[in-house]
Amino acid sequence: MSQNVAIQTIGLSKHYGSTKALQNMDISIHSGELIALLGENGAGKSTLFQLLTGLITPTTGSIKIGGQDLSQNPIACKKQIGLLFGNDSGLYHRLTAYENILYFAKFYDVPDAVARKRIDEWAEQLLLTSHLHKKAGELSKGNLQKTAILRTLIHNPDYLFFDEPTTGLDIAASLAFQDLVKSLQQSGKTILFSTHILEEVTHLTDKIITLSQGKMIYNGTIPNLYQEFQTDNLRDILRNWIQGGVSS
Ligand SMILES: Nc1ncnc2c1ncn2[C@@H]1O[C@H](COP(=O)(O)OP(=O)(O)OP(=O)(O)O)[C@@H](O)[C@H]1O
Repeated sequence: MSQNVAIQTIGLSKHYGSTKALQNMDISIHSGELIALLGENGAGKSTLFQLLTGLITPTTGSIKIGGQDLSQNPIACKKQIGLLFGNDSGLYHRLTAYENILYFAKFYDVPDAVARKRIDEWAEQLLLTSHLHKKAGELSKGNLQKTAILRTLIHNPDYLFFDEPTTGLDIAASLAFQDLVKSLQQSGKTILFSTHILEEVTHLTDKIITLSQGKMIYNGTIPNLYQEFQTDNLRDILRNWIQGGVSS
């Protein structure tokens, strides 16, 4: 594996009974890359995130994170990973937003003073400061999502996986999140995020991986895709892929 390959999968598949959620996926993501993961509902995006973060085990294939095999070194790999799930914040509703994030910081052995400094800085950036001391159960959906974003970042992981990160965020918070993602990439993080919002993709990156029906159908840059399809309408290309199906 080349030195700067940060995330690598070889022959990765996940089957649920007869459902082939992911099929034979070979992916190499280089250190410092910011990649958008696209695909229709049920394409396999969340399954890929769950596999890459060790939440579920593959049916076949292997995963390397930072050069280490995830199945052989799960603890070392997981310490370097941050995962945000779009539909389940996983926060404790009786604790405040602040307490929730601090709890995770302790879990990852982040010194208290460091954690507090990070929370203050990122909460301000994401416009969450005035809600930090509310119980998670009493937060709006968007503020819950912002809290989950901070929790994902609190141990300063090198590899970040965001599954539909701007779900529930208002326009200002979405833009603030996009700025945060860009600054994280500039600081050297490797980031894979899924979204159904194409403006978000083109604003953040020109690199995409597209899944359809559990298969990877494109891995490359948007300019190359435009050249291949002789159009610069990403929406049309994706719609045609989804409507046309994928040959097996
Ligand atoms: N725990 C599970 N048990 C059975 N089938 C599952 C399970 N998790 C996912 N699947 C199936 O695997 C396929 C891929 O689902 P996945 O959630 O990865 O899609 P997705 O691309 O994230 O979709 P969306 O955009 O709707 O979030 C779907 O057919 C789904 O029904």
